[in-house]
Amino acid sequence: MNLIVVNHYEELSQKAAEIIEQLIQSHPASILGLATGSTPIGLYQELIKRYQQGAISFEKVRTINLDEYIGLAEDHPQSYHAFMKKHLFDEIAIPKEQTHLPNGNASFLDEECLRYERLIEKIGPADVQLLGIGSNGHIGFNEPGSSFSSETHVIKLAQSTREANARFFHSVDEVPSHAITMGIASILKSKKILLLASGPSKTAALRRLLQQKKEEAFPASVLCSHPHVTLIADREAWADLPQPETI
Ligand SMILES: N[C@@H]1[C@@H](O)[C@H](O)[C@@H](COP(=O)(O)O)O[C@@H]1O
Repeated sequence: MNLIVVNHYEELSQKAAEIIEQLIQSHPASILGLATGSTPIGLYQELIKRYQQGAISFEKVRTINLDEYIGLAEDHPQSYHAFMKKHLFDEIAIPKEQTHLPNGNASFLDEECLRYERLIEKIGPADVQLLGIGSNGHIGFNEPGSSFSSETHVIKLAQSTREANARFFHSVDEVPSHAITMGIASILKSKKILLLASGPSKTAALRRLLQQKKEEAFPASVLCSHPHVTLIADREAWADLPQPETI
């Protein structure tokens, strides 16, 4: 794992944007695996700036998101469809048919999972998959206990995840109980993985990640078996962990 520790969130966002910018410049038809949550918002703002400055074009880029809540309409302000529109897609010129998220409102969720997995196979693998990390080690919405061989599936959200995400809703009761998420095996198919961690609430998860003990009880631990993972963490997240050069 390639480790980059930066001073603050702005620097994390810029560093991540540089990586994506270089990718798109060298390969305009890149496949980007995108993520939601607070962490990538700064990166998306940086990408929008670079797009506005003419440094990158999304005309040929295709995107495939990690996950979506079950039971929220696409235009519900907290759906991940709405998140992506607000934080990226509405601000750049990218054809809608080149952006993909699971449909959390599908009538037949098992079929939707299969459709999405086939889509990943068809247009993927992602050149780079962005990931945040849940404080319990979840990636996408693969909660602790998710099988390392899982493909896109329906998951019951951990209570701690619903509580962590309740800040976006009026109350924790409004946070959906289930989601559709790319599975861990689906995520691992990506050519490269860019994992972002910001703020003190991520330190414990990073500490456990760095133990490099692969266990389904801590989903992010699977990343130590992927050959091209870059972790960018800010000082607040890194806290008292050993200096990167000693790892
Ligand atoms: N499904 C998302 C994850 O993809 C994200 O990584 C995680 C952490 O979010 P944040 O970046 O807000 O800490 O939250 C959600 O549960």
